Amino acid sequence: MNTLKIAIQKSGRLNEDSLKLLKDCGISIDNGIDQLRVQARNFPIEIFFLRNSDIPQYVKDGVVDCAIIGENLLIENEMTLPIVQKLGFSKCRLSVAVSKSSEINSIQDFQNKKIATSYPNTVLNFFKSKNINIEIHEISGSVEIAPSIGLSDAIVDIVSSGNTLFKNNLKEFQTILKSAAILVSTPNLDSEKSTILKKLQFRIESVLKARNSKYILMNVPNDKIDLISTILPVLKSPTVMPLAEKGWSSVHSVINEDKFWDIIDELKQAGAEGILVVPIEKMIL
Ligand SMILES: Nc1ncnc2c1ncn2[C@@H]1O[C@H](COP(=O)(O)OP(=O)(O)OP(=O)(O)O)[C@@H](O)[C@H]1O
Ligand SMILES: O=P(O)(O)OC[C@H]1O[C@H](OP(=O)(O)OP(=O)(O)O)[C@H](O)[C@@H]1O
Ligand SMILES: [Mg+2]
Repeated sequence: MNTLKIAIQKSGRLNEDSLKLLKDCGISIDNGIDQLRVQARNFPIEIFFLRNSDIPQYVKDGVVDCAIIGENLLIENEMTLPIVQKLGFSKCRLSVAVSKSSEINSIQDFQNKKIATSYPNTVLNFFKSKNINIEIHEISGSVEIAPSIGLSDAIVDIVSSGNTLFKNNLKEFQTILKSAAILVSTPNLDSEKSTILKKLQFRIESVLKARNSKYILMNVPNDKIDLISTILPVLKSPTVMPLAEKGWSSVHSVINEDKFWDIIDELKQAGAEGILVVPIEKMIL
């Protein structure tokens, strides 16, 4: 049978979450240390462990069929590969930052300034769109150190918690783009590989939906069931089962992680008691 080749980052920010996602999809991989290519034991997929920056070109050239990368990398490489799925992890932003004591206060102040970055195309396009001429100093890592050692007037780099900026006496000036991990593919997959990719996508969707949802159980006085039901954003309608104690029921439903605490507060106010919240492993709708 045909095998789908997927590239993931060998080491770095995306490696662990990408492997976890495949594992949560029920795909077993026995990857020994330094093994760069591994066939999954129970799914027709072969995993290639590559440098993040090399991955888009491998996908474009069809050396691999699909890959997990940060969306920012696709933008930097100006590639229009099909985005199969947004994966939700590795959320970050690409931002312009300047020294806390910098005299740069407006976008015009960047005129003819030197900017250190690992993402030269994105930076050039951003300042070009503002009609501002800048000089790029390209470095592949530890970008935040550049202003303090006199290499540049400002930087553009990935920001997540903001800790690295803070520790290097920098302040965020402006966000250029937001990014998260995505699954991309080559444009022309044969039908057998497309079928495998669809199967993988189906599994990923159920894993991601489950990660974002919680199963909730609570005890409710029977005269409050209708009110409680209006608070629960249910898949169909909540499951209601009678308790041994007369006049009470157990109500079960699924709620979205984002709205979690608001809904819990509303449920308590509406008379729900003994609320239990449990994780969901997979969610197939
Ligand atoms: N601090 C962060 N928080 C969240 N996501 C991040 C962070 N830093 C980077 N990323 C995301 O992870 C991707 C990989 O970043 P990482 O720094 O691990 O690799 P790299 O140094 O760019 O590449 P290589 O694998 O070629 O060494 C980035 O393109 C970005 O999308
Ligand atoms: O806002 P924060 O949470 O501090 O994250 C931002 C830092 O994370 C990334 O570097 P990484 O740690 O991946 O190191 P690298 O330079 O080796 O890629 C990025 O290049 C920033 O330096
Ligand atoms: Mg990095």
